[in-house]
Amino acid sequence: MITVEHLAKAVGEEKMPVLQDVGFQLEPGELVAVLGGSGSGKSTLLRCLALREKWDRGNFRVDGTDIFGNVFTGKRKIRREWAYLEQNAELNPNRTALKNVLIGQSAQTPLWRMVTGMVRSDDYMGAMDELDALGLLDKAKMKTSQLSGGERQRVAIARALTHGAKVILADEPVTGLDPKSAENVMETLRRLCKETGLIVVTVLPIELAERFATRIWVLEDGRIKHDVKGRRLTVKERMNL
Ligand SMILES: Nc1ncnc2c1ncn2[C@@H]1O[C@H](COP(=O)(O)OP(=O)(O)OP(=O)(O)O)[C@@H](O)[C@H]1O
Repeated sequence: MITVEHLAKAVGEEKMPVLQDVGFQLEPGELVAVLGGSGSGKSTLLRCLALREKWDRGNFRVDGTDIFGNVFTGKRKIRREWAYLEQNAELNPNRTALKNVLIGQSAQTPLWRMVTGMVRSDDYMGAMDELDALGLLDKAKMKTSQLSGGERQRVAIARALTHGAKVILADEPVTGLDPKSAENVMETLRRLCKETGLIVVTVLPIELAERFATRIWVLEDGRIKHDVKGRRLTVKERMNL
């Protein structure tokens, strides 16, 4: 269970408020789509949750751990167990899909492994399992530069899962993908949430949000204006989108 209370963030010299009194609880298996007009604070919210931005104010608890109360264990928990996926997955184009999954991101991988590229056999099997689950087994030995955008995004998801991600924060993970690939990525995330209890919070276009999300947040002026579960948005709720 994730609990956020009174999250606030202001930016720039004039301290312009970008997030104001944001609060919510999240349960395992939820797939949350974050919607809102340009500048409403969607990316900032994801970056704050990933601890890539400092919070000005707010409480943050994950599975009973007070993230800011336990300076060391709290932040480490987020860095180890949460993955932040940017729009264009940060993969090494010259390495195979499998190597990208195994080596992981610097926050999750010991330095010696990044330098030597050495892996344990159970890690290898784990990575192959994740690639298989994401329909990428036949692409495991291909360089990621040869994969499509949707396949690369799924490699990034496989990498996050192999490294134990319980929460994936994804900023526009399907932007730029063709409709079939976008559906494919979303179907994969939806299935993982249902089967494994993974939590996903992601910025999505409204059409995909209404098809795949279990919950929709509409942000306006840095606040969650609407928090909708298990149904489409009403005309009023989608008014400023
Ligand atoms: N570091 C920063 N310095 C100055 N302004 C910032 C900074 N970070 C965000 N902002 C401003 O905060 C507001 C919210 O930004 P954010 O990127 O979170 O919005 P968004 O909803 O993701 O927008 P978009 O849909 O256009 O990507 C914007 O007006 C943006 O210009």
